Amino acid sequence: MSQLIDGKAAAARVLAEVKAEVERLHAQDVEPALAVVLVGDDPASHVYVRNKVLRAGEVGIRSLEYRLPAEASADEVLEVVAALNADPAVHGILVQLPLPKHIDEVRVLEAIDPGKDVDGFHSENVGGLSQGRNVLTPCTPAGCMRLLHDTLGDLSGKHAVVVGRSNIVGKPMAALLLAANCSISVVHSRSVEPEKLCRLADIVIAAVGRPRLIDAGWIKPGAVVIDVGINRIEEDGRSRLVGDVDFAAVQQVTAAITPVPGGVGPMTIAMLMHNTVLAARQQTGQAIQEAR
Ligand SMILES: Nc1nc(=O)c2c([nH]1)NC[C@@H]1CN(c3ccc(C(=O)N[C@@H](CCC(=O)O)C(=O)O)cc3)C=[N+]21
Ligand SMILES: [Mg+2]
Repeated sequence: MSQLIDGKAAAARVLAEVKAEVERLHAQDVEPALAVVLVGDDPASHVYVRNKVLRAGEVGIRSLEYRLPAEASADEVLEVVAALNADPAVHGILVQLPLPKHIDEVRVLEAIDPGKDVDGFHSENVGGLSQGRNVLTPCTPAGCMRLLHDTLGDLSGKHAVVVGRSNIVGKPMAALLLAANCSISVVHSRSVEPEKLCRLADIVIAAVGRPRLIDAGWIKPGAVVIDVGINRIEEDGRSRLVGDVDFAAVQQVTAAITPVPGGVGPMTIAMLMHNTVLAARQQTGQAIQEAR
């Protein structure tokens, strides 16, 4: 029988570590603080931001929300970022994506102080990740790595296939798996027979945003599958969340698999809190005790 990887439970363990670390920082008169910038009125973004603010409160991280209207100019967003960069009481800055189409996302992300870039999206952190430097790492891939280490222990020598090549998941995921001594393949929309490549994998990371794209034919029996996809679909007359993996079919052949919801999603938020504490420690000269 396939093991169900419980992302909520794993996230609770990470959050407990983060909470203990926040208490140590409070005792040293450091109050870790996360600023979340939300532009426009995308309902999904509002839900995500609300969840981030709630989790922050639970672990004692102070959170600040900056809401700008959908018509805000790039310069207005950049002004908010500049003020947060300059504020020593703010340790982490997250600009919720996607931004309205008229705003250049890269320009905004590059304006964030790399030391406060708790998403790990600034080119300095992206470069540092590929060089194996100890930098702030994107939350979703970092959460996937935690789940993999919890499930498999050492990943050395495993063949990992990443399905999808986005800047926020696929590419940093491949870099982290390589750093953990995996052999990696990245499968994408131009891959020839992606299912055949995927079937070679000991570890599959699905991050394409296509509901139930990956069925049992893509999976080697005994593989571990991490499903990053969060797709809202209409089915049987109601709205539901499904991953990029056809869970019912694929769990018949896997050694372990994450559900959606309750898998990678909660880990993403937990790793955001983890990054905020790392950033606060770095900015206040507190030594880093564990780097994982
Ligand atoms: N700058 C930036 N950083 C992000 O990290 C970022 C972003 N922008 N934009 C949107 C995506 C999406 N994202 C999620 C985080 C948690 C869940 C999550 O907790 N999901 C739960 C519940 C999902 C639900 O019920 O809607 C679950 O999977 O169990 C989902 C999605 C972070 N993102
Ligand atoms: Mg999930």
